[in-house]
Amino acid sequence: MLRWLTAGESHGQGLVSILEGLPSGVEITTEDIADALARRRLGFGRGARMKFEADKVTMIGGVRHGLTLGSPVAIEIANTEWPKWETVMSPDPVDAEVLASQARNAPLTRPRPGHADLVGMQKYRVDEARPILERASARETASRVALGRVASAYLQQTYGVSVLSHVVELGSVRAAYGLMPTIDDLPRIDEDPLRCVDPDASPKMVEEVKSAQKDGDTLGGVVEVLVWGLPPGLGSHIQGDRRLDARLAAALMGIQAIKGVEVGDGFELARTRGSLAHDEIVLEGGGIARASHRSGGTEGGMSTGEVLRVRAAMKPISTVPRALRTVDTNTGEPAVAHNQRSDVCAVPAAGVVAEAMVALVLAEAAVEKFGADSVAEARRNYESYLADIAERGLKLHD
Ligand SMILES: Cc1cc2nc3c(=O)[nH]c(=O)nc-3n(C[C@H](O)[C@H](O)[C@H](O)COP(=O)(O)O)c2cc1C
Ligand SMILES: C=C(O[C@@H]1CC(C(=O)O)=C[C@@H](OP(=O)(O)O)[C@H]1O)C(=O)O
Repeated sequence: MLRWLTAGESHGQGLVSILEGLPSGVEITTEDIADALARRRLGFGRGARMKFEADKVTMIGGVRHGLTLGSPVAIEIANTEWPKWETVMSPDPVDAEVLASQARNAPLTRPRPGHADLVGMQKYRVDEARPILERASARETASRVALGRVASAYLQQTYGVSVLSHVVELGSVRAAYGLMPTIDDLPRIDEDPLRCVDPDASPKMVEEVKSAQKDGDTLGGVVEVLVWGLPPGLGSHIQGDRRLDARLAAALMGIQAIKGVEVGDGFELARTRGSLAHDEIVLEGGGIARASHRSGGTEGGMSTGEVLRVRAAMKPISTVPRALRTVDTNTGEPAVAHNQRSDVCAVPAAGVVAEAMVALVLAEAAVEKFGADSVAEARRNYESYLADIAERGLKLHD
């Protein structure tokens, strides 16, 4: 069993995350995690905070001399902005006069439509949005990316699995790309600020972000996560909550601002006749292959062994500079929503977070199937499973 948990507020001292259930022997370093976090900060359209704040990573437990121990992996990411917020976010009581003197502590009583502000104030019985937005903020996604990096290391080193995302839509711009990009087709985030596989669409996306920014507006988009090298049979058809597609959808929908998920051709399949909707089974490349890739690499809630393909749709950032109508909960009067510095568009970053969530779900499913005491044992189990499939005449193509 693999499980994970994150804690920490956006302007608190830092974020803490724990991943329990990985085998011993996964190679991982602080630098690997720092690099993954750096990828999340890139991408055109992010706000000022991404430029001046650094993610300071410390591995607190579960790793020794660059190898996991099989014990819970605990990672701390310090918020380097903390000194500015120490009083406002102090865990211990602060004198009311000191608090009142802090401009940063001004009560946020004009909740933003689209963020957690209003419903959080109703539910948690607080009179302003600060106690809500601090945890609703996508700052928390740094923790998920750190955990996802560890999960990816396990997948890569044990089974040769690679996970990568790209931006397929941003605002009204759509990327055109072939049926299935290979891992080498996808641009690295330091090569293309939008991580878009279509070199014609990428500059248009940049222009779209610039134009939204000029208009005091924000944007959303769609990211696609691709996974190469999966074995068949992760997940199961036997119960809804064990289905791999269901688990991937839940994990992606659990990312702040994600409002839709598609597996493979998703909604498009619903508009297609059956004769054109499925991936015919053919003999090719020394084994069983598929004539197309519409299913996105799952059938019956299990990985098929083909490339896994899932998409997530992100709504536009809800802190809209051209502020939206709201009600001031202090005066009861109509007002405009509070609006501080913010991202114009965080779609490429959401892609990096989506990779992390997909890696965590796949690692969880792999641990279930192949066991999790050591990498060597999991790999033996995996190899003997593949050998058995081959012996039974069901080998997949090379
Ligand atoms: C990587 C990332 C960065 C985000 N940055 C911002 C931001 O700067 N400002 C903002 O208002 N919302 C931002 N969001 C979106 C909010 O976190 C999200 O709108 C909020 O949680 C409410 O969305 P929900 O209804 O899906 O929970 C970001 C989301 C992600 C995934
Ligand atoms: C801090 C991060 O993202 C934040 C997510 C976020 C939100 O409302 O979700 C709002 C912004 O924070 P602030 O209001 O402090 O500028 C983003 O910068 C991050 O991704 O590390």
